Amino acid sequence: MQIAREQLSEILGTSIPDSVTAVDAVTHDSRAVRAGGAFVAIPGFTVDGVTFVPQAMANGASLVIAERDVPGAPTAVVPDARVALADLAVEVAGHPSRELTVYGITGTNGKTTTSYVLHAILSAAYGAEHTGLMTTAEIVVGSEREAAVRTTGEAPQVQGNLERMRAAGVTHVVLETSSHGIHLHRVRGTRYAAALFTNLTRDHIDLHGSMEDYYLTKRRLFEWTDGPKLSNADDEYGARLARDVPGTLTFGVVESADYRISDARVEGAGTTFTLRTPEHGDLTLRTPLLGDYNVHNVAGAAAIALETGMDPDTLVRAVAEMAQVPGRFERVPAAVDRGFEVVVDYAHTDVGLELVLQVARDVLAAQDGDGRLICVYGAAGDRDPAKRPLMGAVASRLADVAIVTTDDAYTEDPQAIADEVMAGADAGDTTVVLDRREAIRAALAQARPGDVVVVAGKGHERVQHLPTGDVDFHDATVVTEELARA
Ligand SMILES: CC(=O)N[C@H]1[C@@H](OP(=O)(O)OP(=O)(O)OC[C@H]2O[C@@H](n3ccc(=O)[nH]c3=O)[C@H](O)[C@@H]2O)O[C@H](CO)[C@@H](O)[C@@H]1O[C@H](C)C(=O)N[C@@H](C)C(=O)N[C@H](CCC(=O)O)C(=O)O
Ligand SMILES: Nc1ncnc2c1ncn2[C@@H]1O[C@H](COP(=O)(O)OP(=O)(O)OP(=O)(O)O)[C@@H](O)[C@H]1O
Repeated sequence: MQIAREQLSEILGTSIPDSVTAVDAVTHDSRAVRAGGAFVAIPGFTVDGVTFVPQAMANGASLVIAERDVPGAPTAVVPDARVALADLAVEVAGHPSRELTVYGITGTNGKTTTSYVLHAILSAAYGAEHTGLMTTAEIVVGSEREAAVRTTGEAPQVQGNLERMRAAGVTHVVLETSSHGIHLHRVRGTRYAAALFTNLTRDHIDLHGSMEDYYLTKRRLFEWTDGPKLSNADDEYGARLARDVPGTLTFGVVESADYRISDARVEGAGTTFTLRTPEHGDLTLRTPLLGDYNVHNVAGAAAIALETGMDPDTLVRAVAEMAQVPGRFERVPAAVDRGFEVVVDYAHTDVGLELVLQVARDVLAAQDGDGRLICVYGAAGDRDPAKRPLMGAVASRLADVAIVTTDDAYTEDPQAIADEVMAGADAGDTTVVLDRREAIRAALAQARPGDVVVVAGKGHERVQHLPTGDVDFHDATVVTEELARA
């Protein structure tokens, strides 16, 4: 949408140089500027966006928006460039969220999974072509799916995707909303129809400074939302949120929860539990998802769907029939015919690995047989080397057979990373197979009926970063290919 000079001045609250008549696009990235668009120079964490003004001008920027005057460029000076970026992005996109029902999902863990569950429920109710999803893993517009770059993109991406959805006839959108997204104004100006909080644990303190600030940042989403608000009563901060923001309902196992979870159990190839609801009595929900935490994720998504008017029968059916969540304890269908399970999971820290292997152990325990746990994993390069031996120790403790392989090694030598992992592992049950495909092949070759194979580290990702360059690699696809070859 074209924004004329007077309107620009009003939106940005500042004067606009005489040479500018209108802009029809806005970006914070000089490389993405096109003729007639505005470039917002963000003082970044690493570099000042003003550095890129010459490139933006060379690409045809008609206006520069910055926190100080940039000599030689038509500049609008604003107090906060990120706020200006968001305000202008919303206008350029034509306020798409006003015509959409946007569900915001926030919290430290479980955002992506909860978003997928809710998206499945909304798709069952309103038709897949009328639903949209923006998550860490994917952006889904009706039947089109594409890989995501960020959990919550910068404002032009968020607004651009909402506008794309609106134009494609989407009516209901799930927007995974990170604390970075809120803090850095990436979702500013978005009208949220409903909001859900999963939990809050120590994370991103580098950005927020303290847990208190981290919490208050997440809470802002609830202050913006007029419609239904749901929070996890079993989480300390979730319970506080429900006290702090009037009208917030809760879900959880505690007796006082408005949507109360009980009787959760692993059953067949999934999990079953009872959800006591304020208006529809007790619902029995069966989900193909495994893991205790997924009971909360499904319960939260179900509660917010009911609060926004979902029919309970549609909800129960949608939850039972939903597809796997990409890279979150994702069970590869091709393995089921062989009588064993192969699970792909994004766990890439010792804590994450422990959690996923424990869920796999619970699955084996529920089978009550002599199935073994086989784990393929590795540690990333160029970051956090301290976790490497810890990952080795966790895998040796919980898996019966472990294969150390290459994750995203970036610039580091994969053998050197594997050696550090092996320093914590038990050499008796662990082998090293550096080539990731060969490691998966070796694990599948050993799998017998009743076993669970966990391929950890990369989840939904489709590229492996190696010192020799990036290669296409998607664990679930490679597992499927290797099963077909065997
Ligand atoms: C910590 C953080 O959020 N950083 C974000 C921040 O980076 P920055 O301030 O360092 O940017 P910078 O590199 O200094 O560049 C400054 C400006 O110059 C621009 N630039 C840069 C190069 C160029 O050639 N031309 C140009 O115009 C950049 O677009 C930017 O606007 O602004 C950039 C663009 O505006 C973001 O891409 C970048 O995300 C980085 C890559 C990132 O990794 N963010 C993660 C931590 C993040 O946001 N994660 C959350 C999920 C967290 C979770 O829940 O786990 C998410 O929502 O994805
Ligand atoms: N409700 C939950 N409580 C605690 N841990 C959870 C919960 N849901 C998922 N997890 C754990 O966190 C991991 C990531 O889950 P998910 O991707 O849904 O979370 P997220 O908040 O979206 O994180 P990210 O944005 O990094 O993907 C899961 O593999 C699981 O180990």
